[in-house]
Amino acid sequence: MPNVIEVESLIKTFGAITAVDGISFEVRRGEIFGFLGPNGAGKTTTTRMLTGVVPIDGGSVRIFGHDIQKEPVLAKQRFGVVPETSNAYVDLTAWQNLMLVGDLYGLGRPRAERRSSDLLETLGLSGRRDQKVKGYSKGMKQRLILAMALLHEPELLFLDEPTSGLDVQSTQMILGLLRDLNADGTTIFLTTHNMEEANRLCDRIGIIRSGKMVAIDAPERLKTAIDREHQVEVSFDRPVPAEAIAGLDGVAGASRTGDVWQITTGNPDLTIRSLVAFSGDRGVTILTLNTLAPSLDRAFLRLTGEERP
Ligand SMILES: Nc1ncnc2c1ncn2[C@@H]1O[C@H](COP(=O)(O)OP(=O)(O)OP(=O)(O)O)[C@@H](O)[C@H]1O
Repeated sequence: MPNVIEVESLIKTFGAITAVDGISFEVRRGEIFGFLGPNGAGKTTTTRMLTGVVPIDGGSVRIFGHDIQKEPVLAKQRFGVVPETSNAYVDLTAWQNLMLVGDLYGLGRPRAERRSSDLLETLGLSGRRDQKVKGYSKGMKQRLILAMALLHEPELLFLDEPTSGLDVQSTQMILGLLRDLNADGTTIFLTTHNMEEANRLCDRIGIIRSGKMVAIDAPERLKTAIDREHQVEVSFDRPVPAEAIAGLDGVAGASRTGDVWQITTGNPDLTIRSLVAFSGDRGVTILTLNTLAPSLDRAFLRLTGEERP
Protein backbone atom coordinates (compact mmCIF):
# COMPACT_ATOMS: atom_id res chain seq x y z
CA MET A 1 0.00 0.00 0.00
CA PRO A 2 1.77 3.16 -1.16
CA ASN A 3 -0.34 5.64 0.84
CA VAL A 4 0.19 5.75 4.59
CA ILE A 5 -2.28 8.60 5.19
CA GLU A 6 -5.43 9.16 3.14
CA VAL A 7 -7.52 12.22 3.91
CA GLU A 8 -10.78 12.86 2.11
CA SER A 9 -13.00 15.94 2.31
CA LEU A 10 -12.02 16.50 5.95
CA ILE A 11 -14.10 19.05 7.87
CA LYS A 12 -13.93 20.51 11.38
CA THR A 13 -16.10 23.32 12.69
CA PHE A 14 -16.03 25.19 15.99
CA GLY A 15 -19.39 26.96 16.21
CA ALA A 16 -19.47 29.40 13.32
CA ILE A 17 -15.77 28.83 12.48
CA THR A 18 -14.89 26.26 9.83
CA ALA A 19 -11.33 25.48 10.92
CA VAL A 20 -10.81 22.75 8.30
CA ASP A 21 -12.87 23.12 5.16
CA GLY A 22 -13.01 19.91 3.11
CA ILE A 23 -9.34 19.13 2.56
CA SER A 24 -8.15 16.01 0.73
CA PHE A 25 -4.59 14.73 0.36
CA GLU A 26 -2.47 11.66 0.86
CA VAL A 27 0.96 10.97 2.31
CA ARG A 28 2.99 8.25 0.63
CA ARG A 29 4.98 5.58 2.39
CA GLY A 30 8.53 6.71 3.13
CA GLU A 31 8.10 10.40 2.43
CA ILE A 32 8.57 13.47 4.61
CA PHE A 33 5.43 15.52 4.09
CA GLY A 34 5.56 19.15 5.21
CA PHE A 35 2.31 20.79 6.30
CA LEU A 36 2.57 24.56 6.12
CA GLY A 37 0.27 27.48 6.65
CA PRO A 38 -0.05 30.81 8.46
CA ASN A 39 -1.32 31.09 12.06
CA GLY A 40 -4.89 29.89 12.44
CA ALA A 41 -4.93 28.17 9.01
CA GLY A 42 -6.04 24.86 10.53
CA LYS A 43 -2.77 22.90 10.82
CA THR A 44 -3.07 21.83 14.45
CA THR A 45 -6.78 21.03 14.08
CA THR A 46 -5.99 18.85 11.04
CA THR A 47 -3.15 17.08 12.85
CA ARG A 48 -5.41 16.44 15.85
CA MET A 49 -8.06 14.86 13.61
CA LEU A 50 -5.44 12.77 11.79
CA THR A 51 -4.13 11.43 15.11
CA GLY A 52 -7.57 10.78 16.59
CA VAL A 53 -7.35 13.43 19.33
CA VAL A 54 -10.47 15.34 18.23
CA PRO A 55 -13.53 13.98 16.44
CA ILE A 56 -14.08 14.61 12.74
CA ASP A 57 -17.14 16.60 11.62
CA GLY A 58 -17.05 15.45 8.00
CA GLY A 59 -15.00 13.38 5.56
CA SER A 60 -12.57 10.62 6.50
CA VAL A 61 -9.01 9.83 7.60
CA ARG A 62 -7.36 6.49 6.94
CA ILE A 63 -4.00 5.62 8.48
CA PHE A 64 -2.41 2.48 7.03
CA GLY A 65 -5.88 1.73 5.68
CA HIS A 66 -7.52 2.00 9.13
CA ASP A 67 -10.31 4.53 9.57
CA ILE A 68 -9.15 6.71 12.49
CA GLN A 69 -12.70 6.91 13.86
CA LYS A 70 -13.73 3.31 13.40
CA GLU A 71 -10.42 1.58 14.16
CA PRO A 72 -8.51 4.08 16.31
CA VAL A 73 -6.46 1.49 18.22
CA LEU A 74 -5.21 -0.28 15.09
CA ALA A 75 -4.28 3.07 13.56
CA LYS A 76 -2.65 4.48 16.72
CA GLN A 77 -0.37 1.47 17.21
CA ARG A 78 1.33 2.36 13.94
CA PHE A 79 2.17 6.01 14.60
CA GLY A 80 3.88 8.28 17.13
CA VAL A 81 2.98 11.91 17.87
CA VAL A 82 5.07 14.89 18.92
CA PRO A 83 2.26 17.30 19.83
CA GLU A 84 2.32 21.10 19.79
CA THR A 85 2.34 21.24 23.59
CA SER A 86 4.34 18.96 25.84
CA ASN A 87 2.76 15.72 26.99
CA ALA A 88 5.55 14.80 29.44
CA TYR A 89 4.85 14.71 33.18
CA VAL A 90 7.06 17.37 34.72
CA ASP A 91 7.13 15.79 38.18
CA LEU A 92 8.54 12.55 36.77
CA THR A 93 12.03 11.94 35.43
CA ALA A 94 12.71 11.35 31.75
CA TRP A 95 13.19 7.66 32.46
CA GLN A 96 9.89 7.39 34.38
CA ASN A 97 8.05 9.17 31.55
CA LEU A 98 9.49 6.72 29.03
CA MET A 99 8.58 3.68 31.16
CA LEU A 100 5.02 5.01 31.41
CA VAL A 101 4.81 5.26 27.62
CA GLY A 102 6.27 1.75 27.36
CA ASP A 103 3.47 0.46 29.62
CA LEU A 104 0.85 2.31 27.56
CA TYR A 105 2.01 0.55 24.40
CA GLY A 106 2.47 -2.76 26.22
CA LEU A 107 6.11 -2.98 25.19
CA GLY A 108 7.36 -5.06 28.12
CA ARG A 109 10.10 -3.78 30.44
CA PRO A 110 13.21 -5.16 28.70
CA ARG A 111 12.23 -3.69 25.32
CA ALA A 112 11.11 -0.39 26.85
CA GLU A 113 14.41 -0.08 28.74
CA ARG A 114 16.54 -0.95 25.72
CA ARG A 115 14.68 1.49 23.45
CA SER A 116 14.75 4.24 26.11
CA SER A 117 18.51 3.92 26.62
CA ASP A 118 19.15 4.05 22.88
CA LEU A 119 16.88 7.04 22.30
CA LEU A 120 18.21 9.02 25.28
CA GLU A 121 21.74 8.39 24.03
CA THR A 122 20.89 9.49 20.46
CA LEU A 123 19.15 12.61 21.73
CA GLY A 124 21.91 13.60 24.17
CA LEU A 125 19.84 13.06 27.33
CA SER A 126 21.52 10.01 28.85
CA GLY A 127 23.25 12.02 31.58
CA ARG A 128 19.94 13.64 32.64
CA ARG A 129 17.64 10.61 32.53
CA ASP A 130 16.99 10.57 36.29
CA GLN A 131 16.32 14.29 36.58
CA LYS A 132 12.75 15.55 36.89
CA VAL A 133 11.45 17.03 33.64
CA LYS A 134 10.54 20.31 35.35
CA GLY A 135 14.28 21.08 35.50
CA TYR A 136 14.69 20.54 31.75
CA SER A 137 15.26 23.31 29.21
CA LYS A 138 12.73 23.69 26.39
CA GLY A 139 15.06 21.91 23.96
CA MET A 140 15.66 18.99 26.34
CA LYS A 141 11.92 18.65 26.94
CA GLN A 142 11.25 18.59 23.22
CA ARG A 143 13.92 15.91 22.68
CA LEU A 144 12.32 13.82 25.44
CA ILE A 145 8.88 14.17 23.82
CA LEU A 146 10.40 12.94 20.57
CA ALA A 147 11.90 9.95 22.40
CA MET A 148 8.48 9.20 23.92
CA ALA A 149 6.86 9.34 20.47
CA LEU A 150 9.45 6.95 19.04
CA LEU A 151 9.55 4.40 21.85
CA HIS A 152 7.24 1.87 20.16
CA GLU A 153 9.13 2.16 16.84
CA PRO A 154 6.26 3.65 14.85
CA GLU A 155 6.27 3.49 11.04
CA LEU A 156 4.71 6.95 10.89
CA LEU A 157 5.57 10.02 12.95
CA PHE A 158 3.48 13.19 13.34
CA LEU A 159 5.28 16.31 14.53
CA ASP A 160 3.63 19.67 15.23
CA GLU A 161 6.23 22.49 15.09
CA PRO A 162 8.96 20.29 16.61
CA THR A 163 11.76 22.86 16.46
CA SER A 164 9.76 26.01 17.21
CA GLY A 165 11.68 28.22 19.64
CA LEU A 166 14.57 25.78 20.08
CA ASP A 167 18.29 26.57 20.00
CA VAL A 168 20.55 25.40 17.17
CA GLN A 169 21.85 22.36 19.06
CA SER A 170 18.42 20.89 19.84
CA THR A 171 17.13 21.78 16.38
CA GLN A 172 20.03 20.03 14.64
CA MET A 173 19.71 16.99 16.89
CA ILE A 174 16.00 16.66 16.14
CA LEU A 175 16.34 17.25 12.39
CA GLY A 176 19.28 14.84 12.20
CA LEU A 177 17.24 12.14 13.90
CA LEU A 178 14.26 12.77 11.59
CA ARG A 179 16.54 12.33 8.56
CA ASP A 180 17.96 9.08 9.96
CA LEU A 181 14.49 7.75 10.80
CA ASN A 182 13.28 8.60 7.32
CA ALA A 183 16.32 6.93 5.75
CA ASP A 184 15.32 3.80 7.69
CA GLY A 185 11.81 3.95 6.22
CA THR A 186 9.77 6.01 8.71
CA THR A 187 7.12 8.21 7.08
CA ILE A 188 7.03 11.71 8.57
CA PHE A 189 4.20 14.26 8.71
CA LEU A 190 5.75 17.54 9.79
CA THR A 191 3.86 20.70 10.61
CA THR A 192 6.14 23.72 10.46
CA HIS A 193 6.30 27.46 9.99
CA ASN A 194 9.92 27.25 8.98
CA MET A 195 10.21 27.43 5.19
CA GLU A 196 13.92 26.74 5.17
CA GLU A 197 13.42 23.61 7.26
CA ALA A 198 10.58 22.41 5.03
CA ASN A 199 12.63 23.11 1.93
CA ARG A 200 15.63 21.12 3.13
CA LEU A 201 13.73 18.24 4.71
CA CYS A 202 10.49 17.57 2.86
CA ASP A 203 9.79 15.51 -0.24
CA ARG A 204 6.42 17.22 -0.70
CA ILE A 205 4.74 20.19 0.91
CA GLY A 206 1.05 20.86 1.42
CA ILE A 207 0.02 24.45 2.05
CA ILE A 208 -3.18 25.19 3.98
CA ARG A 209 -4.89 28.55 4.08
CA SER A 210 -8.16 29.34 5.87
CA GLY A 211 -8.91 25.64 6.23
CA LYS A 212 -8.37 24.85 2.53
CA MET A 213 -5.42 23.15 0.84
CA VAL A 214 -4.07 25.64 -1.69
CA ALA A 215 -1.15 23.62 -3.08
CA ILE A 216 0.58 20.26 -2.74
CA ASP A 217 3.86 19.63 -4.53
CA ALA A 218 7.61 19.10 -4.21
CA PRO A 219 9.38 22.18 -2.77
CA GLU A 220 11.33 22.81 -5.98
CA ARG A 221 8.23 22.53 -8.15
CA LEU A 222 6.23 24.79 -5.83
CA LYS A 223 8.93 27.39 -6.15
CA THR A 224 9.16 27.32 -9.92
CA ALA A 225 5.41 27.01 -10.48
CA ILE A 226 4.57 29.91 -8.21
CA ASP A 227 7.52 32.08 -8.82
CA ARG A 228 8.11 31.94 -12.56
CA GLU A 229 8.69 35.64 -12.27
CA HIS A 230 12.31 36.03 -11.23
CA GLN A 231 13.63 39.01 -9.35
CA VAL A 232 16.49 41.20 -10.50
CA GLU A 233 17.82 43.89 -8.17
CA VAL A 234 19.88 46.75 -9.52
CA SER A 235 21.26 50.04 -8.24
CA PHE A 236 22.87 52.94 -10.15
CA ASP A 237 25.27 55.70 -9.18
CA ARG A 238 22.55 58.32 -9.69
CA PRO A 239 18.73 58.54 -9.78
CA VAL A 240 16.99 57.24 -12.91
CA PRO A 241 13.30 57.76 -13.80
CA ALA A 242 10.86 54.92 -13.01
CA GLU A 243 9.40 55.03 -16.54
CA ALA A 244 12.82 54.37 -18.04
CA ILE A 245 13.25 51.18 -16.00
CA ALA A 246 9.67 50.01 -16.47
CA GLY A 247 9.96 50.45 -20.26
CA LEU A 248 13.04 48.24 -20.71
CA ASP A 249 12.78 44.96 -22.63
CA GLY A 250 12.17 42.02 -20.28
CA VAL A 251 10.94 44.13 -17.34
CA ALA A 252 7.47 43.06 -16.14
CA GLY A 253 7.38 45.36 -13.11
CA ALA A 254 9.70 47.63 -11.16
CA SER A 255 9.64 49.21 -7.71
CA ARG A 256 12.29 50.99 -5.70
CA THR A 257 13.46 50.71 -2.07
CA GLY A 258 16.12 53.32 -1.29
CA ASP A 259 18.43 53.30 -4.28
CA VAL A 260 17.77 49.64 -5.19
CA TRP A 261 15.32 48.77 -7.95
CA GLN A 262 13.41 45.48 -7.58
CA ILE A 263 12.49 44.22 -11.01
CA THR A 264 10.20 41.27 -11.71
CA THR A 265 10.77 39.46 -14.98
CA GLY A 266 10.02 36.20 -16.76
CA ASN A 267 13.35 36.56 -18.58
CA PRO A 268 16.26 37.58 -16.33
CA ASP A 269 18.81 37.22 -19.15
CA LEU A 270 17.02 39.74 -21.41
CA THR A 271 16.47 42.10 -18.46
CA ILE A 272 20.15 42.13 -17.52
CA ARG A 273 21.14 42.82 -21.14
CA SER A 274 18.61 45.70 -21.26
CA LEU A 275 19.95 47.15 -18.01
CA VAL A 276 23.53 47.02 -19.24
CA ALA A 277 22.54 48.66 -22.56
CA PHE A 278 20.53 51.28 -20.61
CA SER A 279 23.51 52.16 -18.43
CA GLY A 280 25.73 52.55 -21.51
CA ASP A 281 23.16 54.72 -23.37
CA ARG A 282 22.48 56.97 -20.38
CA GLY A 283 26.02 57.12 -19.07
CA VAL A 284 24.99 55.82 -15.63
CA THR A 285 27.06 53.25 -13.76
CA ILE A 286 25.59 50.02 -12.36
CA LEU A 287 26.71 49.73 -8.71
CA THR A 288 25.05 46.41 -7.83
CA LEU A 289 23.20 43.76 -9.83
CA ASN A 290 21.65 40.62 -8.32
CA THR A 291 19.33 37.93 -9.60
CA LEU A 292 17.29 36.27 -6.87
CA ALA A 293 16.38 32.60 -7.17
CA PRO A 294 12.73 31.85 -6.44
CA SER A 295 12.44 31.09 -2.73
CA LEU A 296 9.99 28.84 -0.94
CA ASP A 297 9.25 31.78 1.32
CA ARG A 298 7.90 33.79 -1.59
CA ALA A 299 5.95 30.80 -2.91
CA PHE A 300 4.42 30.37 0.53
CA LEU A 301 3.48 34.04 0.87
CA ARG A 302 1.97 34.06 -2.62
CA LEU A 303 -0.10 30.94 -1.97
CA THR A 304 -1.31 32.03 1.42
CA GLY A 305 -2.37 35.38 0.02
CA GLU A 306 0.01 37.41 2.17
CA GLU A 307 1.81 38.76 -0.90
CA ARG A 308 0.13 39.90 -4.07
CA PRO A 309 1.84 39.20 -7.40
N1 LIG B 1 -11.03 24.38 20.44
C1 LIG B 1 -11.31 25.39 19.61
N2 LIG B 1 -12.41 26.14 19.78
C2 LIG B 1 -12.72 27.14 18.93
N3 LIG B 1 -11.97 27.48 17.85
C3 LIG B 1 -10.86 26.76 17.64
C4 LIG B 1 -10.46 25.68 18.50
N4 LIG B 1 -9.31 25.16 18.00
C5 LIG B 1 -9.01 25.87 16.89
N5 LIG B 1 -9.92 26.83 16.66
C6 LIG B 1 -9.94 27.79 15.55
O1 LIG B 1 -9.75 27.06 14.35
C7 LIG B 1 -8.90 27.75 13.45
C8 LIG B 1 -7.69 26.90 13.11
O2 LIG B 1 -6.85 26.78 14.25
P1 LIG B 1 -5.54 25.87 14.30
O3 LIG B 1 -5.00 25.93 15.70
O4 LIG B 1 -5.85 24.54 13.73
O5 LIG B 1 -4.58 26.65 13.30
P2 LIG B 1 -3.02 26.48 13.08
O6 LIG B 1 -2.83 26.53 11.61
O7 LIG B 1 -2.51 25.29 13.80
O8 LIG B 1 -2.44 27.79 13.74
P3 LIG B 1 -1.07 28.06 14.54
O9 LIG B 1 0.00 28.07 13.49
O10 LIG B 1 -1.29 29.41 15.14
O11 LIG B 1 -0.89 26.97 15.55
C9 LIG B 1 -8.56 29.07 14.13
O12 LIG B 1 -9.48 30.04 13.67
C10 LIG B 1 -8.78 28.77 15.60
O13 LIG B 1 -9.11 29.94 16.29
